Amino acid sequence: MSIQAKRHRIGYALAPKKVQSFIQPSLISHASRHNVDLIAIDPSKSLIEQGPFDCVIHKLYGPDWKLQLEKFYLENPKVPIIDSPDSIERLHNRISMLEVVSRLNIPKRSQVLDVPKQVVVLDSENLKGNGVVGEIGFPLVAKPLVADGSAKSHKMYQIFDSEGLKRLDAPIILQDFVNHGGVIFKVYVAGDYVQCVKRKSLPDISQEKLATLKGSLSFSQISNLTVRGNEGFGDVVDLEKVEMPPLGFVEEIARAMRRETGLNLFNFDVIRDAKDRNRYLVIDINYFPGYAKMPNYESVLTDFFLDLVHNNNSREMLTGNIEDGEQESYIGGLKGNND
Ligand SMILES: O=P(O)(O)O[C@@H]1[C@@H](OP(=O)(O)O)[C@H](OP(=O)(O)O)[C@H](O)[C@H](OP(=O)(O)O)[C@H]1OP(=O)(O)O
Ligand SMILES: Nc1ncnc2c1ncn2[C@@H]1O[C@H](COP(=O)(O)OP(=O)(O)O)[C@@H](O)[C@H]1O
Ligand SMILES: [Mg+2]
Ligand SMILES: [Mg+2]
Repeated sequence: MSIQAKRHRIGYALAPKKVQSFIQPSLISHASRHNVDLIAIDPSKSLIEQGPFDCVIHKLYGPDWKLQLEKFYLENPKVPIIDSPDSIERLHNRISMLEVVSRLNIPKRSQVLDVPKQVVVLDSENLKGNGVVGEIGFPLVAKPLVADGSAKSHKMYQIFDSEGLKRLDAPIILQDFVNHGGVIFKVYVAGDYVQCVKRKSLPDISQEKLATLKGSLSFSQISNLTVRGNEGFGDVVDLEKVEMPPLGFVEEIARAMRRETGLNLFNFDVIRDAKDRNRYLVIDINYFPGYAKMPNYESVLTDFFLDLVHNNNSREMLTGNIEDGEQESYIGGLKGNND
């Protein structure tokens, strides 16, 4: 008689585009070989009736979905929901997103962590003069305040002068454009796991170059473009020659961000100041990013699922910074310390 190993059911609720990119055959088969079954959740049907699940992962928004998760949690308080909608929501606004960084508690070391100077403009009238730019100065990057995953929320502008401000619509963030050698570092986090990769970015703008630039230039998801795709933005760097940030530093940031946000699945974009190689700036934090682009994503994510189902009692992992004595809960109560 053969003894069958217990199989673990991970329910996933994702938009069709995300299913296509994340639920690759290679992930399904790797997970399956490790007794993990990935089960599609139909958000238009009752979540409770689609179970049982050992864990639910999701990247869907809106009050209906939130209500489904709350009901599911009340019936299944022991099943981890990755992650809490309230914690995720904090990343949907580019001001509250970067406030996370200023709250991080990172041991002192030679590398310094910062965020670019930025202002939020809530009224388009204020974009008519350049008074709003204040000490940020030009060039700057204009980003939609909302970062909800829509194509619109990724549409950005490099602004070279006050003329360039006029085409913008509020609510928008004006952020210091920091020269960073044309490379960003994307740090992927999946529970305890941290991986940093290099991607190409916007090239530096010298003061001489700035004098020749007028108005603005729009761009979107520059790090996903092909090498030929960022023509018009200047030289392409040789990524292979670029030195990575110290891994220990990146891991400390990731750990601190997990504690601060209570999130398990996210990545963040870091740039290194071209004027000071010890100064790093976080410019973006994304919930449940495109993990399939990360080397070994199949084993990283499968290990994460196995950790979840095996260490269901691992309070540190799931509840981040919940204080002792507080009720353990995976949803609603799991908010990070953004009070
Ligand atoms: O689609 P992908 O694979 O490029 O992943 C996107 C991410 O790319 P990355 O893994 O960081 O290179 C992307 O990261 P960036 O914003 O490009 O830094 C976002 O996480 C995006 O999600 P959303 O549209 O902001 O909700 C992610 O898109 P979704 O598929 O989650 O919508
Ligand atoms: N403050 C900045 N200074 C220089 N480049 C920036 C800055 N902010 C963003 N970028 C560039 O713009 C890209 C998109 O900005 P980001 O905030 O990551 O938006 P998204 O959420 O669409 O990825 C970054 O990957 C980087 O190349
Ligand atoms: Mg980004
Ligand atoms: Mg983003």
